[in-house]
Amino acid sequence: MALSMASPCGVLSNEEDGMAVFESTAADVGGRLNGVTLPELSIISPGLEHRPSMREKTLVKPGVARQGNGDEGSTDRVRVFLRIRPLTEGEKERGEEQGCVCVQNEESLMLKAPKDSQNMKCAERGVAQSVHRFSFSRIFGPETTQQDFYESTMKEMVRDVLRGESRLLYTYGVTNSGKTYTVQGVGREAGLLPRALVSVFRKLQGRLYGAMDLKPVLYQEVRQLDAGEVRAEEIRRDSLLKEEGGMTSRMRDGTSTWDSGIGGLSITSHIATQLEDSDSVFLEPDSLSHSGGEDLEEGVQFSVWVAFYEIYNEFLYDLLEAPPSMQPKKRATLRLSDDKQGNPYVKDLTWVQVRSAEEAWRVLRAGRRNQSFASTHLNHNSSRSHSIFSTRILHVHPEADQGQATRVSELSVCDLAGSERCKDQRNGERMKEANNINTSLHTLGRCIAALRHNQNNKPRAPQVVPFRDCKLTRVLQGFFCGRGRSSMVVNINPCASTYDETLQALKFSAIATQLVHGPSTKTRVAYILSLLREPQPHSNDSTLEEDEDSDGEEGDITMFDSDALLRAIEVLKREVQRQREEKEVLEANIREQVFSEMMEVISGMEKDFSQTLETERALLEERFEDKINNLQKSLKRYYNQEIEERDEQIVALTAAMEKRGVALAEPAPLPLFPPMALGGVSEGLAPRRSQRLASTTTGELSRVRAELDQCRAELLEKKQVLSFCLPELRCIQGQRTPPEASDALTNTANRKLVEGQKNLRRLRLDLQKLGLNLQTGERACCRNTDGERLRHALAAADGTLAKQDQTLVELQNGLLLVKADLRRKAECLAQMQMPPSATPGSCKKRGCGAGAAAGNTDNQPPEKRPFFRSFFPQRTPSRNKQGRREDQTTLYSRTPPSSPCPSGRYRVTKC
Ligand SMILES: Nc1ncnc2c1ncn2[C@@H]1O[C@H](COP(=O)(O)OP(=O)(O)OP(=O)(O)O)[C@@H](O)[C@H]1O
Repeated sequence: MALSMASPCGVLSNEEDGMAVFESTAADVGGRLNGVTLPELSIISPGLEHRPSMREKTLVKPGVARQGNGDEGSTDRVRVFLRIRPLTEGEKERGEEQGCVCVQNEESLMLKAPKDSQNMKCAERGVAQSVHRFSFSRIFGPETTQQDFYESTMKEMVRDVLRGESRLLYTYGVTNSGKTYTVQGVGREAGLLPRALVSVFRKLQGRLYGAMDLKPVLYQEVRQLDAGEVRAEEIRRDSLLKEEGGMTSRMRDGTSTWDSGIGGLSITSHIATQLEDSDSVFLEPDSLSHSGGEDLEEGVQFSVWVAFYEIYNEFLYDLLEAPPSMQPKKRATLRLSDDKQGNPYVKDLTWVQVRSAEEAWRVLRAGRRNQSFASTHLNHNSSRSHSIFSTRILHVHPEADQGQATRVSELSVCDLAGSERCKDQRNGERMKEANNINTSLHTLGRCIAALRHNQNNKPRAPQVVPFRDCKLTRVLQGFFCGRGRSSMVVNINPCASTYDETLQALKFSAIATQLVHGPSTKTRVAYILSLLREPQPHSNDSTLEEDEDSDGEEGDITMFDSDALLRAIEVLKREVQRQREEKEVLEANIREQVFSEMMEVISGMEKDFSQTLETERALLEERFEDKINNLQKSLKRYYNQEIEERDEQIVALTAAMEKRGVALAEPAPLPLFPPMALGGVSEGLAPRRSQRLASTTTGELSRVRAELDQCRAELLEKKQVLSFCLPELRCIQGQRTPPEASDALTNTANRKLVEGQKNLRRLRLDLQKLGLNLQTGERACCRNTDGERLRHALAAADGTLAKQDQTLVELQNGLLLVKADLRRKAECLAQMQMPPSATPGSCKKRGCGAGAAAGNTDNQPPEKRPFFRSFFPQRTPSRNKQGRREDQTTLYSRTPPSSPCPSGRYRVTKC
């Protein structure tokens, strides 16, 4: 039971053997099967006949463009032929014959995926079909001869070209599938091109235009050459043919190789040998017997010009530019230009006039020597470029005005390079070539798909045909846009190993079979007729009737009367206007689409950028936070360590001071930074910079600290002395009221005492300040930030100490005065207490005699001794050998400021 399920991209049906078959159908790119997206580009249904639109029906009358084989119903379709090459013995031995290509009938082909193919793997996963059916205009099996193939494909095209039409035949297929074999042939098996050339010249026998003064230029125009240009053309042709002939004879000797000048490709002698084999075009005697020139227009002569160029890595190269031996290593590239009507043409392309098939073949061979071939893993002689051989035929009316009566028709044969998997290429250059080949073939596919879309959806949502996306499609554009017709030959090989590529090629070609030709130049008459037939608001019915009856499609435009032509012009104007508006709408739509797409892309990019920025910012923040934390930690650790070291040093110094400083007996200088106190810096190792810096400041500090301690001790002592003195003085004051004469002295002593007390208070305050300064200095030292500040602090501390020293000196002076005063008072008291009879020597009990006054302390009671001694605890004057008074100094005494003693009698010792 036939189970057929229409899908957007194909038809599934059950074959006799119950296997699901995927019939390729016309569908857009990325069609879906059972909800699964299939990778097909666009494919066709053989069962779906093309339904011509109303417009097509009106434009072309049945039979106008009918071509070859009488295949009714498909006359306007682009013809796509399939040719299957036979397997070689080597391929058979490698097990390439797995029956994956089955010809069902003349038009239908079935592909069954071999077990190791990618397609089979996809089928097993349920995302693709393993069996595909394709249909073509005609399928040619491996047994087809070159002659048969020519008869069925190109013969018709040659006839059309001689009638004034333009035709293109291009071969498409994977590499090593027989494209070049089909176009050029090998040895006695001449291909389509030599056969076509022979056919052309046979038909043109006796009708050739002998002069060389008309030359094809631009897209399809003719230029009249002057005598000089004609001469130049002749020289060029002769040298090309001569060089080619010479090359051929050298080739017969066998060993030459030469560089093609591109990418180091070498054309090796085996290719030359191959060309040698096809030196002559071998044609069966009767193959073109019935192709006479009876179809040719009366009175017209023909001039045949040929050109040969290739598209290699997206560059155009003239293969006839110069004879191979004269070529520079690096060939010049050709440019593509547009003529005034916007038709693309190859600028500065070499066109050579040929007068026979033999000459044309020799030109072809000369060009072939420049072509880019290389050995690949699949084909030892693989075409690495798309090559195009163009034959332009000038239809010359000798009697008419030159230029006006000359028409140009063209037959182009394009041997496309084979599509292939880039990953199979191990050589970088081959990979690049494969990439370019695949890209241009893909663009060709897109153009064909867009054309088909526009033909099927006219005029709702037309697509832009991307002809401009690559050189190949630009060169071939005219043949797809109504200025000619194209036929496609799909070559496949039945090897199982290239099944997946073959499947893709067939899918691509399947789209082309759906294409409909646009109105050709020849059908202009029919087109005008169809325009006149369209219901016109002010049309003349009788004229229309007349036109409809007339079979004018094949006639000349002069068959119309002027009214009809004027009406046609009106219609054409309206048509132009309509098309212009259509194009404007299309352009606006495209602009809008492009704009919105661009905006989407830009906003997407913006979003991406902002996200990236955000992420980067967060990352940077995190990184820098980490760095700051690390820095903080290490600084904290460093300063803690430093503080600990300082503390240790202070403790050590304090201990050392306690041990040594108190004794006051010429202590040995303390080691300021014993090795162990320097944060564990071991002996022999240089101290750190901070430690060196600290050592200087700490030395200073220690000195200041020591001096401070010394001052403190002195002050303490003096305080004790004072506290000891004061009650005694008060007691003395309370016991006796001194005589009037002594009041002044007592008052002076009191005042001095008060001053001394004041001085003491000031001293205490100064000490506090000094302590603060020291702390500041220590802190500054610990932070290790500002040595200058520390020096200032130390200088300030020095100043304070100097002041204190001065105060001390004053205090001492004051005390000495008090002492002297007290002594006088004591004498006074003694005198007052002594009875008039008493002698000065009897005052022993009190110890206030003259001896005491003389300072003999030995006679004083023991408890009084500290009182007097305490005034000069470390400065007991002694006499030197000369009897001069000398002050004893201690190590810790400081030099007071050099101010004179207030009294002038006492001097503080300087050390
Ligand atoms: N119909 C055929 N009959 C016999 N031999 C064939 C046929 N088609 C191709 N061959 C042979 O197959 C080989 C490959 O063919 P060819 O070089 O034409 O492939 P190609 O498609 O042009 O490859 P490429 O794209 O790599 O240039 C050649 O040796 C050719 O002679």
